[in-house]
Amino acid sequence: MTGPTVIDVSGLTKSFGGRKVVDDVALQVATGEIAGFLGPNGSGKTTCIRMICGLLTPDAGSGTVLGLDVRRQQRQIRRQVGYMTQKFSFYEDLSIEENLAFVAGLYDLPRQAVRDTLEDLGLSSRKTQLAGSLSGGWKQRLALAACIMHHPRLLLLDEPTAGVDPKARRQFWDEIHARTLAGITVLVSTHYMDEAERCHRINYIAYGRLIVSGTVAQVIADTRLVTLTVHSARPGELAQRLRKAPGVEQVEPFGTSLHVTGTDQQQLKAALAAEGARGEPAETSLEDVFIRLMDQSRDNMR
Ligand SMILES: Nc1ncnc2c1ncn2[C@@H]1O[C@H](COP(=O)(O)OP(=O)(O)OP(=O)(O)O)[C@@H](O)[C@H]1O
Repeated sequence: MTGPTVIDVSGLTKSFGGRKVVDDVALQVATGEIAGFLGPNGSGKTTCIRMICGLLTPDAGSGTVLGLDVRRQQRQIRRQVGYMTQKFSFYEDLSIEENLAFVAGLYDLPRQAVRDTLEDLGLSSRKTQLAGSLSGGWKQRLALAACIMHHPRLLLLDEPTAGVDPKARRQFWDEIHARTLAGITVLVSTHYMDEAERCHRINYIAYGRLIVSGTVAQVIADTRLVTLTVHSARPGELAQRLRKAPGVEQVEPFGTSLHVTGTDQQQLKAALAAEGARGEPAETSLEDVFIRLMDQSRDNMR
């Protein structure tokens, strides 16, 4: 942790229709930190984010966000956070500037706030363009502009870069990192592994439960997975056989090679030797780790 805790919640629980979709989640995020929120579809990330930003009341649990009580001071929390929803909706037939002016009105912000935000996010030259005609990357920039115009100290970003091209994603992340230097704290959900690696810490949730938290390096090290790379003239067939071998947990093709993952290096080597193949040690990827965590938590739910 780098500073005072901006998000400090524990025991967060929420059910919909008798089904627990968030179960006893604790989360701590320090000032200026970018915390990644990862997990399979439907694992409860959005629901957690909504409880943290004061839009949803937890069934159980407590804590503070920006020093405000997550159960009793939801209105104040809402005014002090910037929340970028998964499907940010614009008025498509209004320009960038008109959309921002509308948001400024909601927050009682002066007209100057719109001009400053346009400038700040490099939107000034496009301010008259209709929101409906923007490309994915510019729409997302507009969404970010709308959520930071009131100068929140905490940004809650729910899959902000879904469907956006790599260059625009990179620009978005540069923007986010620049803001944290100014003391802004960020909680961001994503399904992209490269984005997880850009976070200071990651939190992985599955079936409503927080499974692991830590730096990317810690999370990878803690799972104690071993990965070997195998080159093969027929990687597809080898992969099929290796998947059935004892000690082999994952086999992923990467072009003409395979990444073979398990927890016991000797077992992995034996499985390869039985196929007349040899493996070179490789780094275990975050994706390998998440797939294992997902499989494990599914097994725990059975
Ligand atoms: N208002 C609601 N009423 C009923 N069920 C809901 C409601 N909101 C969410 N759910 C359910 O709760 C579960 C968790 O959903 P949530 O959107 O929090 O997951 P998520 O991790 O954000 O998923 P994704 O990665 O797909 O966005 C899902 O099964 C979803 O259908």
